[in-house]
Amino acid sequence: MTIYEGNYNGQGKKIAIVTSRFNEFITARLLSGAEDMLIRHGVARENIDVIWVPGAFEIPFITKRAVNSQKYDGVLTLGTVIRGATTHYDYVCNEVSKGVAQVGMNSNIPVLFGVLTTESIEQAVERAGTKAGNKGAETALGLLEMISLNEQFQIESIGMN
Ligand SMILES: Nc1c(NC[C@H](O)[C@H](O)[C@H](O)CO)[nH]c(=O)[nH]c1=O
Ligand SMILES: CC(=O)[C@@H](O)COP(=O)(O)O
Repeated sequence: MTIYEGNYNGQGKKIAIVTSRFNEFITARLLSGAEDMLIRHGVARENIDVIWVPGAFEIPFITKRAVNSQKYDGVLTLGTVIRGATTHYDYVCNEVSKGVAQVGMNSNIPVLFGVLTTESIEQAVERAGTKAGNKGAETALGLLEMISLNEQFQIESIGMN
């Protein structure tokens, strides 16, 4: 039986963080948590690029551009979508989640989804560094694990050529 699993070693890794500015009060804390997690696991500060977009709906487009640049070992997406008085929330959430997943499936590097989709501001605050943790930090750690796992398969595929 062969078990594949990734580690959290960020040394030498180049990361793009695509972050939406809408609800910046929350998203800035997701970004801070993600940056802290990456740096504490060995990613050099100069190897982290932060790319700001207006809102979550714009995340997939720029994430695709970041992937296609071939500059990065992985891409992290961060944002905060909070339900308002209309159904706009549902359309934004559906498209950003579907779009990020689609970019990831069509990519040779990991793309992780760190966009909060909450029913209230309180739920968002809880997930941005208070009693429900920091989803930016958690997703950043997952990205390092996926980069490591992805490299194991890239090495294997080279071996098969
Ligand atoms: N309501 C939220 C939005 N709405 C804006 C859209 O994401 C998009 O920027 C606009 O529709 C133009 O294309 N964005 C968030 O990130 N969070 C929200 O709560
Ligand atoms: C998630 C959204 O787009 C939302 O903030 C918009 O608010 P509203 O539905 O009240 O227009």
